Amino acid sequence: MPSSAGPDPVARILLTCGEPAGIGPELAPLALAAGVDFAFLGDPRHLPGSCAVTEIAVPGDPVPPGHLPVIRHDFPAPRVPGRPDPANAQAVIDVIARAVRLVMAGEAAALTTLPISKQALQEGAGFPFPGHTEYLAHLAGDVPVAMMLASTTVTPPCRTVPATIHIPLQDVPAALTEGALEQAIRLTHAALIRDFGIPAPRIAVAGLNPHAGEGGRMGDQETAMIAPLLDRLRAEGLHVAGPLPADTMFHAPARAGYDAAVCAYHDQALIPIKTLDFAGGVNVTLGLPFIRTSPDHGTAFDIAGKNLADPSSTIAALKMAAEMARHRPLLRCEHIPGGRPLVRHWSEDQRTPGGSAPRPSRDAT
Ligand SMILES: NC(=O)C1=CN([C@@H]2O[C@H](COP(=O)(O)OP(=O)(O)OC[C@H]3O[C@@H](n4cnc5c(N)ncnc54)[C@H](O)[C@@H]3O)[C@@H](O)[C@H]2O)C=CC1
Ligand SMILES: NCC(=O)COP(=O)(O)O
Repeated sequence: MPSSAGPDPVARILLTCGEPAGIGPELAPLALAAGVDFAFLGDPRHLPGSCAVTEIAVPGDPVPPGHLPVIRHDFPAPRVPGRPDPANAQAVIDVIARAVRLVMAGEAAALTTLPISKQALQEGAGFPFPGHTEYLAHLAGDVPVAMMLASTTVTPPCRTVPATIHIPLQDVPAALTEGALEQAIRLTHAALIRDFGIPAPRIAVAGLNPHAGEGGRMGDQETAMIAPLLDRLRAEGLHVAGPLPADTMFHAPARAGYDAAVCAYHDQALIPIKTLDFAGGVNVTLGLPFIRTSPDHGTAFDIAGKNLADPSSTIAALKMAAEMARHRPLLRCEHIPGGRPLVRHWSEDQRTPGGSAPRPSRDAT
């Protein structure tokens, strides 16, 4: 919780405002009650009038108990719930970039993003990315990333990673290359170890076609590409099962057999998790040099301004980011172009794998 006692500056999470016309500005004050220490980056004039706000200069600045810490980012237009204003589109994008700079400078422990409208950003500011995932990858130096959706309230957990993300369904077969699938599997494997504390991850890989191709009778991607890839990864020692028929791999007994499912395309991956745990689902970007989580839902324009927004997924995203931050080393200053020495250097080998690492103290300089 933010407190006047002065929280650990590195422990605070940065929450970006997302699309102001969506439910994001309503979710931030509701999430305060969950007790996760976060600061809101956005325009305080977009927040509900009932929200007690203290403006701060950097994420770690102290605020009175019960106040929402806000790093001010002025938007050109007011919030009109349900109606995104093209004049605000560039500011939504700028907030994300500003947050990444702060997190990469070690000023905050992690980034949690409130939803954006891809359409509003593309129409209002020519945003060239399909979503946060690809934009964050770009801001981090064009690093390879994957999108994981992770449940937090169901057992066995449901974690899914689409190997292709925001593309038309008709383009999926061509985009589902061996390289794309292998990258998604490797990023998932690394993240399960690093951020989910699973030392020997078990990954299930879905087929593309009905019945995983039925031996080549309903499509050949499974026999021609997916099965040979999985054989190669198994020979390396990875626990990968598949290619599995997607229709029968998400019920509870099936999920008990793996830690994450790598899927062929967006809806194959997102329908099971959003059906099982819409309120507790968290979107995590794998592969970034910093932690990024997000609620699993979108801008919900249909309920914006109506006091109907459920903060559960945002709270789950903030809690997951905080938990991951406890297990990760802080960013090293030398990785930050122009970064100033805010944090002590902290080498990977000092970290306790899958467990809590002692948090290094801040440099006085
Ligand atoms: N991370 C992000 O920035 C994401 C952005 N989006 C964007 O959001 C926009 C709208 O997407 P939709 O497909 O309509 O999905 P949506 O998740 O915004 O809404 C789907 C349905 O769920 C309801 N809903 C969503 N979140 C809720 C909450 N917290 N409490 C209560 N009800 C909730 C909505 O009212 C709506 O009926 C699109 O532009 C999409 O690109 C979608 C998903 C993630
Ligand atoms: N359907 C999930 C989604 O749209 C999340 O996208 P991103 O903005 O987190 O890349």
